[in-house]
Amino acid sequence: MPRLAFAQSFWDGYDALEKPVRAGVRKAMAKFQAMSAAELNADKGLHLESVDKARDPRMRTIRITDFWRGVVLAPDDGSGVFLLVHVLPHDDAYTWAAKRLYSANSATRALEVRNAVALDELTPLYESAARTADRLLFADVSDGTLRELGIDDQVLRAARSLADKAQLEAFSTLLPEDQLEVLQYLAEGFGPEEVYRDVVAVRRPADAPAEPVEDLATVIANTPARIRLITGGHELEEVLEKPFDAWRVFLHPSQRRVAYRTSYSGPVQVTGGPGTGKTVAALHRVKHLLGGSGSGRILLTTYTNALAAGLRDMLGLLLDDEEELLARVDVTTVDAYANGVVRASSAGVPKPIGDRDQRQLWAKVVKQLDLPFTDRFMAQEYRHVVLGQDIHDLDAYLGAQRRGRGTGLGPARRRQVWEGVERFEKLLRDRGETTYLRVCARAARLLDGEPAPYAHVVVDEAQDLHPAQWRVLRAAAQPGPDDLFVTGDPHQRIYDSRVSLGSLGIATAGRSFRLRVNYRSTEEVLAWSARLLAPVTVEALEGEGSDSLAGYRSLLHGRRPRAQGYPTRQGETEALVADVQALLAEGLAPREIGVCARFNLSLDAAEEKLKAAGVPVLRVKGQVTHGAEGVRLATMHAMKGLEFRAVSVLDVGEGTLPFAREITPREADPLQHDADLLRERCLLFVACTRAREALSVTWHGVPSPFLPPAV
Ligand SMILES: Nc1ncnc2c1ncn2[C@@H]1O[C@H](COP(=O)(O)OP(=O)(O)OP(=O)(O)O)[C@@H](O)[C@H]1O
Repeated sequence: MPRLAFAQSFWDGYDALEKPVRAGVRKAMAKFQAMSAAELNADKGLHLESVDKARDPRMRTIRITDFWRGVVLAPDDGSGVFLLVHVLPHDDAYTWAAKRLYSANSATRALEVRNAVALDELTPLYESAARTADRLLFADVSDGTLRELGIDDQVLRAARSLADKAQLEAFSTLLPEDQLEVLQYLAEGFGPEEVYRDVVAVRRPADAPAEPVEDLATVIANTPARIRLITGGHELEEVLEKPFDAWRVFLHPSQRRVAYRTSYSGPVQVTGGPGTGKTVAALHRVKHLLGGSGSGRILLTTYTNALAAGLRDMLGLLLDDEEELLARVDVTTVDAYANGVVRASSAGVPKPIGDRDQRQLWAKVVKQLDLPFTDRFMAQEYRHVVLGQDIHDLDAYLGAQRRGRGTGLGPARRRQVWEGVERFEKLLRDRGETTYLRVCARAARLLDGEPAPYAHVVVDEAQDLHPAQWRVLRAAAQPGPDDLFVTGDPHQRIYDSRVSLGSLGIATAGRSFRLRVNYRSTEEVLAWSARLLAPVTVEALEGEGSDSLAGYRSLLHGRRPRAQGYPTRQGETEALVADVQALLAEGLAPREIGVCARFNLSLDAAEEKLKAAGVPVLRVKGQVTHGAEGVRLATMHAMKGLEFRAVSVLDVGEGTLPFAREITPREADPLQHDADLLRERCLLFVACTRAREALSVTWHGVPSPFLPPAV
């Protein structure tokens, strides 16, 4: 019997097909599982036929319904695997199929597809323009190097005609996938060795023979990033019945490499810009660890409750809700986990209070002791120095290095601070209260020296964790192979945390990986959002050196983001309503639209106006209600973990971003001042990068200084 495989290009459109068409796909595919190749060729209902003037002689189409046809790549080498690549309306299917050519990449050995006809037509036009160009995009890379990276004749000729990155983008939908990625890396300035390591080696099978093998079955097996091979009888039903989530099946090779490496000798760090699939990689790592020989428990953790709830849902999907596996994983926030540890050890546990209550308490301390510091200064000193370094007594504080703090403190001043710290802690005790970071510090002490409860700890959104939280995680994981797997993006640091992972016993040197392909947003959304961070340098996740978004890109394209100011809030809100109505008229569902602002207050006016216009709305506070209809309204902080086809960011004016009250005055502490500004800037970056296709940024009055100059 022939075997069956599905290409990602098929899945991309499958969920959008109407029910009878999907039923037609299932019926046709079942025949591929039940009949021999000869029977398939003879079957009247299937109508398997070749395509006139096809570039690829293996192209066939099949009947799905009267109007729809499937495009199938049929083996001509006896390898017996049929690959369904598309389902399209009748005429489109023939046109699409006639132009496409499938081939095996000589370096990665994976199956790729190109629009061979369009390449042949376009290349000569670019070649004639290239003759007068000052510089060509790949002038510094020899033909030999390009060939070693898998570039073949037709692509080489096209590549040699390109003058800049914009032209490469224009070719992007025509070029074979792996070869395109090689060219994009080179165009970003990566050297051939790096490109070989990050694009070729991650795809090339370890046991690839020196000479490429061309049979379709082998090449398909070499392409797990884009092709799903059906192995069992029931698998077909299963994959076609359920809604398809590409992230569960088609990992980018760089995601697969980090998630499915058999074992790491110690902690692993995975970084990457927004939407590069870090969360997806973390979830697959959990799946991999569950599939190993050990039976140890796993802690999957993140920063907020809403994010943890999202992780729990996704893990259920990835593990097909298999109770036995899910029972081995605890999914929770670090704070909730730490609270549980403390509760388990003693009956009377103080109640953690939030930031605002802490600030009020600090104000009281400053007043009671008549300290020469502000409540903000005291709160920050306590957070970054005392709790950051886990300091318990005056002597330790007197000798502490106050890294990241911008004001020097002599011994006399330190004594005053310490007096304040003791008073703050006494007030907390008297009130039966504590703070989450203190709970974490206590949990870490309780765990220390005990056998670690988890074999593996997987951490998402790591950029926002405080050292006290890291100490809990370090103590919760049994030190050794595969103890910690950490994903995060320092460009999205929106809570005031600074860490040096190495100093906390989490050394990731030699086990650091980077993801660069964005799966969420269009290149237009990314490029616009990345400009928000262009003026600043961001400290690396592990706390050593800086990080950058070099090579960060998207394969998707769409409209350019819109940035627009209005004279009044009313004008801005009216424009938002018109925008949302236009998006709904385009066919977006209300829940596919997100509206966000720095403050809830700014969202109130929007909510009122949208409701008045008859648009359903839903305020997001903490967890998201699945299925409920309504345009989502959320603060920028609550946007983390969400994504929408269209995002409107409101009220990005001078007075709101940065929010003056959250910024330490420069004269009080220049370093903290810069850190506060960076955090607010990153918050805007996070909000904008939740948009998949459409982004609109608006303000009334004077625009925020964070907006790029051309706006
Ligand atoms: N291999 C993949 N195939 C298809 N979709 C993917 C893949 N990896 C990730 N995605 C999708 O891309 C989007 C972003 O993924 P994810 O949330 O894992 O990224 P992230 O790097 O954690 O993002 P952020 O840092 O912005 O929170 C999600 O919609 C996810 O389903």
